[in-house]
Amino acid sequence: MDVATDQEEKLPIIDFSAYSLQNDETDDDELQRLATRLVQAFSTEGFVYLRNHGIPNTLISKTFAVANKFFSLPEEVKTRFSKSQGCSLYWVGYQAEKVNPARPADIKEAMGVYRPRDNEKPWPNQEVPEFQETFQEMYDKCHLFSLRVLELIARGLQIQDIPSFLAMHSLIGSRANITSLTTLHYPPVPDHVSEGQIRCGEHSDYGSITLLFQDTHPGLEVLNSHGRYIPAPPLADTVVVNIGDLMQRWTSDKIVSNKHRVVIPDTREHRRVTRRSMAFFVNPNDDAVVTCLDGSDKYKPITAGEYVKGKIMALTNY
Ligand SMILES: O=C(O)CCC(=O)C(=O)O
Ligand SMILES: [Fe+2]
Repeated sequence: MDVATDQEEKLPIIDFSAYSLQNDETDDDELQRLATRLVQAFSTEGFVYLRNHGIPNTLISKTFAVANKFFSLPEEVKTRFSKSQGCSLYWVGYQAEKVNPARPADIKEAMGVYRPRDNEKPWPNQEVPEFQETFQEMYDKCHLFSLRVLELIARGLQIQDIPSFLAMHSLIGSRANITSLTTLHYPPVPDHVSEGQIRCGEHSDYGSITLLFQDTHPGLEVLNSHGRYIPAPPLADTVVVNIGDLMQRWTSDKIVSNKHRVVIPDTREHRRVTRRSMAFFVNPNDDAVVTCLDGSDKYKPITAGEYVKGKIMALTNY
């Protein structure tokens, strides 16, 4: 598939000030307009950039910096936090997963936090001071922001019972919900890579919605409604929000979960540097039964935990 160069093919940028986290006084008409605009964009491209989201830039930078310190730790320390250890965070080593099974392993390392306040297992606070505190703060902001986006999606779709829809996300941050704040670390691209190997293979996200923060380095591409991969470069002061597979199914394909990937940059300058991104993967509670919201039987009811965990397990089983 060729990459579009057409200037027209850009992802929508929407001003979210009407429901920014900094905004306590909301106006109903403004919210309705924003909801309609969001759903329109999610129905076609499945991806939007939101400006004026209200998550402080200083917190975003701090979380990137803390994650960076974690990624710099020796392998034997990071291994203590690998998925199999059952911690409230998880580490996935360099080239240890492929999100597109048809490609070689992704040229990346990842670390995510599921339960920022669960202290049953240790945190890397000794090795990285402020680790848990920073991830708690960022997780909380992403959590609050996601609920605002979900509420507007429900409004824009004219869902009758919005409180029940939101309640299906009520356990974010606990053992009964697998929403995660995941940091991605793409080290400099080695001189020799396998044929077809890229930084992150083509995939769609699995759950409800994803918030994505990028550093300043390009590489993300999104399959647009014309069937072409278009660049989704980092834009200062924005967050990218996209729809996941489960949300598409829930809405009987009214809003769409589009494929995306992270390619190897064209220029040597960009290949030589580490690229960082951070995703908040929002999922409904594990036991939430996802049934088509329009009352149709297009898809059979399925529990969110069964659906999403099945996809996550498949990632490293190769
Ligand atoms: O790094 C990025 O910009 C995107 C990563 C991504 O799509 C994912 O981890 O699901
Ligand atoms: Fe993704």
